[in-house]
Amino acid sequence: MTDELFARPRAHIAPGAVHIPGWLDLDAQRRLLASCREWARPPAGLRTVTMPRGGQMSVRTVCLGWHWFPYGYARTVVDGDRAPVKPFPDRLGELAAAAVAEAYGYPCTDPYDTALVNFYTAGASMGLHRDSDERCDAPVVSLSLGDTCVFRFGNTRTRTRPWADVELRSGDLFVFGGASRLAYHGVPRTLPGTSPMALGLTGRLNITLRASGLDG
Ligand SMILES: O=C(O)CCC(=O)C(=O)O
Ligand SMILES: [Fe+2]
Repeated sequence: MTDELFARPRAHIAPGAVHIPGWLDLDAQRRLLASCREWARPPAGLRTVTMPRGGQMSVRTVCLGWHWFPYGYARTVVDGDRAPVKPFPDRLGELAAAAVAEAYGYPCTDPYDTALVNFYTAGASMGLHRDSDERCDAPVVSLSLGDTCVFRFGNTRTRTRPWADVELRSGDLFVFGGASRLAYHGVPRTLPGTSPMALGLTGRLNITLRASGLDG
């Protein structure tokens, strides 16, 4: 747990959507951050995603296991330097399994095989969207490092209300599966300067772990 004055309780945000504050201790956060810095290096490193209509995402991204592009998965950076995507480390698969067990109280048997690492500098945001490019309904596991953000968790039908705004801080875990697997969600803003001093990260990193359901 991080050193909070008041412990933040775990919360069920919607059916199948669970927020577990302070799941990663500082050591685990540091190790993940060090790995993210390695993964961000070229080839197949951190990149800016261009959307089909030409707009650029303000968040920069690096993928492991499978390369996500709008809207699909590939084994190479088809919308970038065309390099093979970096492998998905076993350790992230173990982390995903532990996260699902923590959130739901039972294990998930689907093999996690892809990670999306999102890097938010001050002013970056992510619009409401659904994670719908996977062919597997295993829960999405989301880990946050650095600056706090407002994570907007909506409903499965529309991009409009009802939604819940949840503060995700460094070390927090958020899992969404079951009835919430295809809920709209996004990050309207981060709170620059809120990253824990001891972590040594300016900005916010989000690591999203998924089971793609794709072969080979
Ligand atoms: O940064 C976050 O917390 C959310 C990221 C996300 O929704 C995604 O990568 O699909
Ligand atoms: Fe998402």
